[in-house]
Amino acid sequence: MSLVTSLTIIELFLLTLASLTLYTAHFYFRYFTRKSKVPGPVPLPIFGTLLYSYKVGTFNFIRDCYEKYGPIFEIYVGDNLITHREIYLSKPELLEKIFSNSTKSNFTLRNPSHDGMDELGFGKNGMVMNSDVASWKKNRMLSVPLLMNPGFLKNQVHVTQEMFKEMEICWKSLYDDKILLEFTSLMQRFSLDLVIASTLGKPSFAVKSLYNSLDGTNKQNENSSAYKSSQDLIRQVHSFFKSLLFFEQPAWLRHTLLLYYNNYYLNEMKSLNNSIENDIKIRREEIIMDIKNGINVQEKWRDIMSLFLLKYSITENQGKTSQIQDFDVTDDVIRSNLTEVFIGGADTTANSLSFTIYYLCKYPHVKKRLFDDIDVILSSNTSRDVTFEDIEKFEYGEAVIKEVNRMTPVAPVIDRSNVAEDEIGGYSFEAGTRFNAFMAQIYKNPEYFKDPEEFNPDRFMKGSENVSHKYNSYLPFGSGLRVCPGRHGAMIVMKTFLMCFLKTYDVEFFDKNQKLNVSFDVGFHCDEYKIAITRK
Ligand code: HEM
Repeated sequence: MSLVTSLTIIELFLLTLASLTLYTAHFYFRYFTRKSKVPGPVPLPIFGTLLYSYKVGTFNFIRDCYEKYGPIFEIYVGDNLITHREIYLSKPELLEKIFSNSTKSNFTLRNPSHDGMDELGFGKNGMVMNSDVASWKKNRMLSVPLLMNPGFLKNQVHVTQEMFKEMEICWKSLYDDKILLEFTSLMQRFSLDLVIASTLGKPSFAVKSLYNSLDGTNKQNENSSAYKSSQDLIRQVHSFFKSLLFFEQPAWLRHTLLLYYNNYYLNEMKSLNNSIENDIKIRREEIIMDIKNGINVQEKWRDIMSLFLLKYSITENQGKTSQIQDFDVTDDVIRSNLTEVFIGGADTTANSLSFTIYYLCKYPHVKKRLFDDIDVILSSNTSRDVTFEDIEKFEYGEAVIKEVNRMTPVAPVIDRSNVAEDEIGGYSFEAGTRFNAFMAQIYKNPEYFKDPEEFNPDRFMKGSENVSHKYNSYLPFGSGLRVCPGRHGAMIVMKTFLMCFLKTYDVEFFDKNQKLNVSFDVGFHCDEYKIAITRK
């Protein structure tokens, strides 16, 4: 008979009570004797400071902590039974080390190593979640030149514009003069189509399938194998997004009570990996065939997958992987870097655009100025295609996007962790401490932005005195060694979208009292809202 079954209920109860008491004593002993006593609310065992945010919401709780404890404070986040502390930094001066560009910096990690990310296949691969510094550096070396490639960036104008035109066809088939749209979920689909096209160089039908469900516009496509495999891909990418949060849970929970979901997500991930690796093999063959036929492959293939193959994989010994500084650029490596773009690019772009259109409906004078600017840039010929040169001239459009990202940043906090003990703000922190740059708080601080609650895109126009010139005070794409490698592409895509949209359409709230509803997990998400658009 096992020890547990031979115990009476009272003995079991006493044993549990004793364990909890010991755990609590140990928890508070560690808490009160911790090395650097950063101010912050006293945590509870097991739950950390999680329960304090229950009523007000996580973001308001963090903001209240800033008000109460000042620019450096700590909270305890419960990874269920294991609590860890997170240090919030809310002054540009405190961010110098974590956003340092020095290769000797101790702040090269986003998060310390986590078994969930390892199980999902991201802990030692790619960039965003990679907690193996040597491997992360090599992956950055591979990906950054491609994401910054001028040909790729220029082509983003074309890809975005073509995608916009396809969406317009769906609109035309459904409505006549006034078009009603639930904008946020449309932008989620639009960004997914865009990110799949830019990464894999193939169509997906997330926007079209939305309209199919409304009126059957493209029903004939539904039976095609491209449509079906696109629907699978879209589902797998969605599961992948959800699994990123799910795999933050501790292994003991995922492998017991949540085992069904654990296996479901792993299977979906495996299917996504297989599908992308299959695409890589097919594309390699296509490119090799094009080279043999004397086709200019640099002109023809502009998506990131093809750029990877052309730069690192297809050599004179066609089909063999090349060596980059002792790093085998295998299909596995290419695939994990492509998936990064889904994580980094889809949700961020969708939310940023949803927030932008919200602010334009709310501030018609800003919208009017954008209409006028676009008219000047296109010399009143709004039926012609938008070019890369037009996008470069669209300074006010960029200022609007920047101001939107200051008012409601897609990345209100940016996380980092240290590989070795280091000091910040007079406190010493052991390796593996988690830090959050609290950018949303800095953006609303009058010390850095004059009249911070005022929506004023002019503050981002060249020469404006309104913009903060304080180093590290405005970082919508992060900074330092882990700065967003998709930042130029993202800005081009968003400006192109704005120009394509506003050159043809006027946009207003469906409900003129529409509030901006925002939810917060790792970033700010724009909740659903309806707009009405009319041809100008
Ligand atoms: C509005 C759009 C976007 C915003 C606001 C945004 C913002 C950010 C931020 C704040 C970070 C963290 C930077 C840091 O830790 O210092 C980041 C990282 C990253 N972003 Fe973006 N991003 C956007 C679009 C994109 C796009 C389109 C791509 C890909 C083409 C992308 C790929 C990545 C990757 C791979 C990382 C991780 C870099 C690393 O850890 O080394 N992002 N992004």
